Amino acid sequence: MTGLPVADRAAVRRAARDLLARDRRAVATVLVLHSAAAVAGLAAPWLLGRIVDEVAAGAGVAAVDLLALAIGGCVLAQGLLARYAQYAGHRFGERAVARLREEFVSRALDLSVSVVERAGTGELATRSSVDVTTVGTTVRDVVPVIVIASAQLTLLFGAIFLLHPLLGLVALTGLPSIFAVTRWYLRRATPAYLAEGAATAELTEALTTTAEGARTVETLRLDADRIAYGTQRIGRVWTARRATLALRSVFFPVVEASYALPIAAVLLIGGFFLTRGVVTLGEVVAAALYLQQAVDPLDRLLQWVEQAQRGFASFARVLGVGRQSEPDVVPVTPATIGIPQARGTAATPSGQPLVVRGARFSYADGHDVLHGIDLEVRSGERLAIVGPSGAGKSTLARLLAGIDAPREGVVSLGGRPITDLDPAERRRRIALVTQEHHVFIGSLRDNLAFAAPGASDEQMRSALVAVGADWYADLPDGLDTQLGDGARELAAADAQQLALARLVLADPDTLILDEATAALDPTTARRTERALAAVVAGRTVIAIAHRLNTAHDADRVAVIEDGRITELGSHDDLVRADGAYAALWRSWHAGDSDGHQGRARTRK
Ligand SMILES: Nc1ncnc2c1ncn2[C@@H]1O[C@H](COP(=O)(O)OP(=O)(O)OP(=O)(O)O)[C@@H](O)[C@H]1O
Repeated sequence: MTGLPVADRAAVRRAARDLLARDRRAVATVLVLHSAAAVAGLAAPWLLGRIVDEVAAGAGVAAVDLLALAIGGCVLAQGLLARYAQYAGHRFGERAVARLREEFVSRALDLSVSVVERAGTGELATRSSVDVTTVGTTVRDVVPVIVIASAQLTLLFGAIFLLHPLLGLVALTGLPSIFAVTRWYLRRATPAYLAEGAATAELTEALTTTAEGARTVETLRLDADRIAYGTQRIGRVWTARRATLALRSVFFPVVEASYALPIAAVLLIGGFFLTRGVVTLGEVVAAALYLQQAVDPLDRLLQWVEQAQRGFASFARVLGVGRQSEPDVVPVTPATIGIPQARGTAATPSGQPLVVRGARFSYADGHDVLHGIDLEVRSGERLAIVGPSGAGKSTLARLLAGIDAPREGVVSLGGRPITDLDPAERRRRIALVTQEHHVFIGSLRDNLAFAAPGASDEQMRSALVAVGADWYADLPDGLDTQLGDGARELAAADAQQLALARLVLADPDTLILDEATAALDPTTARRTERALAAVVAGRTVIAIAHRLNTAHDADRVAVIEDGRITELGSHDDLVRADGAYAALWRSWHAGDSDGHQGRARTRK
């Protein structure tokens, strides 16, 4: 299984910039409001410093009252500005998250089936749930906190420099140790906390299984074993927790000391400058208060920086979806293997043959399951593919539909390799119908509209009639009937017919039916096949047939055995040739006349 790709750091940075650029006004508003709030916050310590200086200079109560009133005004302004800044920040965050989710869904829907299969649905599910949520939390909650805290810190330290550059330099003494210890901690924290989580999960699992299997433990006298097992797990948790505790016991004391250090330094060195008349008492007091104020944003910044790192990693995984949406295209051109090349890049006109030349294919395990298939399906032809189970029929169907690309050789439509066709165009031209169908939660109309968004109710009804979906007549609300979990659930056969009706609406040139009617009981299947036969007139149809009547009605039959086409011709020719197909036919026919339809695919 190959996981989905992950975007590199440059791509994540670009996407983050793009996210901000698309809502420039909102971002500017948030920044301006937060900066204004931070500036209002700066005024209070400065005014307090002024009070100290005024009192030292012998100023009266009136002057102090005025300054105190100004402090009150600033605190009020800061509160109001911060409130609106947060409101604007969250609105921006919600919009950005909504946009991210929409884009993620559209990229995920564009993924080709083979990419999702290779990656595993769990991988996509994790990215669409855990990762998208982590990015959402980061954008909505963490980024604003980091932006605000950074702005506040810049302004606070800037203000100390403005008070006096020497005080500014002294104020910076705590930063190097904070920076160094944070780097040290972050590098070790993620793996350590992951290990702690895993060890705790193992311990929980050990304890619950022992409790659940208490009777078995007692009967088999496994007490000592289980106790030893549990003790070993407790030992692992203990070791893991000691490791995280060791990290915290370095990180927090260093950070706490780094907060106190510059305040002490400003008071000490500021006091020295004061005695030399370089700074005033008010300036020293204001600088110390600014540093005290800086503790809160610094704390928030450190607290969220780890979450921001996690958000960055999740963003890379979210952006990775869709970076490799198509099957690997094999570097073989039709010209190199003698297929006439279509001119230009215009859509391939219908009526063109679907040609397979020298196709070899292997799944992830590396051994070939198709060994050089050559096949030309003429436009409008009905070709049946039969063969024993595991012979490679479904694999060939996937190649013909362009879901997978051959490892060697080429599959082309009208002279163009189908993996070169635009995916949407390819899906419109060639449809693969398998036994797996999904009924989406929604109305019957919604379920049909996926295939043809512009289809009228009348067209939808005729599509249902065409595939023999008699159950439609019993639906209480017709096309508005709600389907899916919790509403009306369709039986497997009905869901199959719904899928066929979608196909009628999608109107592709070429239909590849991979045991499409297999889930239907024989009577329904025959009825559906008849209905389908009427619908498919004029189209190229490739049917993987396990009921040999499909092969009997086809123009030609291809027999696949062990990844090779061993017979190809009309039903009559192949029966006359008395080979593998003739044997299958005789055996199936005998089964059919007994009233038990044989399944050609199961006979080797
Ligand atoms: N996803 C997969 N990964 C690895 N091997 C696979 C995969 N799908 C099919 N195969 C193998 O490829 C070979 C051809 O399988 P395929 O499903 O194409 O045969 P089939 O003729 O359609 O069989 P059936 O009639 O039972 O569906 C088999 O050996 C099968 O085990």
